[in-house]
Amino acid sequence: MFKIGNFVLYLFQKGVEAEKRAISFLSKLRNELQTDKPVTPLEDELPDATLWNEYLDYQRNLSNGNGEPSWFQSPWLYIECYMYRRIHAALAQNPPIDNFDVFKEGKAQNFFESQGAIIALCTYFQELLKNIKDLDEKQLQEEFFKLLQVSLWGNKCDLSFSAGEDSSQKSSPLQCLEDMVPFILVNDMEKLWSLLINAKNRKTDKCKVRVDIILDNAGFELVSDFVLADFLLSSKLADEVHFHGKSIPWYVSDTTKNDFNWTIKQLQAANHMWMSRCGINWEGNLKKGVWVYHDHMFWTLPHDFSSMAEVAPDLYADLQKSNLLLFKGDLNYRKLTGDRKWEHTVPFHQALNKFHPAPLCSLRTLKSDTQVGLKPGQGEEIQASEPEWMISGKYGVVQFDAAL
Ligand SMILES: O=P(O)(O)OC[C@H]1O[C@](O)(CO)[C@@H](O)[C@@H]1O
Ligand SMILES: [Mn+2]
Repeated sequence: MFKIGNFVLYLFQKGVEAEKRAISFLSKLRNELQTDKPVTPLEDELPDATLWNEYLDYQRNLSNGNGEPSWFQSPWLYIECYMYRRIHAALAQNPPIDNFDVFKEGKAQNFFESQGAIIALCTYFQELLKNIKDLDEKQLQEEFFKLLQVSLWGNKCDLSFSAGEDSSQKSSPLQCLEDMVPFILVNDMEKLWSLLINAKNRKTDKCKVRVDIILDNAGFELVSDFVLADFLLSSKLADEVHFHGKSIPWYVSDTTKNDFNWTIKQLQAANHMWMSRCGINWEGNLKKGVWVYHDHMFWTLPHDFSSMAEVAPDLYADLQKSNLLLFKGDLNYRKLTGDRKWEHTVPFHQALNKFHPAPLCSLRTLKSDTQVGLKPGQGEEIQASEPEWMISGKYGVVQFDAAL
């Protein structure tokens, strides 16, 4: 008994020491950020450190003698990613808190506060499953559009955008879909439908239809992605869904493997029949191998996706096996388009800058100032009445690129 007590005390002290080290690392980081210090190379030995340091060299070369890359001067996308990577380093090198996710609590809270919306969505979906086999093509298409829009607007619920404040889904996610259609600035849902229905109708036993979802936020958005993924399988529009999450805590609310599994477990254990049914089915999908979870360090590097083929050829080759890639969220859109200040009318295909592993679609609410593929005058017209249109999260896109 005495020995166990000593051991617990020892662990407690180790924990306190590790916390102190992490806090001092984070204070140093805050000071560097607030005083616009030069970006420093990573000093940890995590597997991606070399790639980050090479990227810093690349930024140094870009600045072409005009001073060192620094917190206020360097591209926003790079610096924001770098900040999350430094936060990770504060914990990751610090056992016993090396696996601690500083954003876990916020993500769990978002999930619990969205409970009403999750119940509404799971209930709707389980009712739909009861007669999905009897739906004709037109009806299936309608349901697909609905669930796609729920997943699109689910992207409003992220925590980096709301600076960690409450951003849960409060209202029923299915109710006001029609009213929100005018806020979808690029609406390629029909193109997605054609791709999926053609693939289904052409399908042979040998060739499976695979859809990949490059996930964004945990909480309500993740549940909306699960429902969409389940619909794709249950309607036989797809045979396999592959999910891509983040391998380290990222942009506050992004989904890690822990969040992915935690969410399914929470649903299963919920005191609500349809929520729990969803959780049970989804764990079954993972066990059967018709749902597959992946993570890859590339998703948490600062590079935009046009460098994927060179920096992460294995990931690029894997994505090439897909029939359709669904990229969720704002950060993925910034990385798809290189986060450049494109003219709004530049075609999406051009902004992708040769990133075309497979047909792809972005489901994104606008939270940052990059938007391509609009009609002439469309952006200017909204700008005139709503100067915040690109950062308010009120507008969205379902933007498709057919690849090659
Ligand atoms: O979760 P999402 O949709 O990728 O949004 C994250 C966005 O929020 C911010 O972190 C802050 O606005 C952006 O940098 C980022 O693009
Ligand atoms: Mn996010």
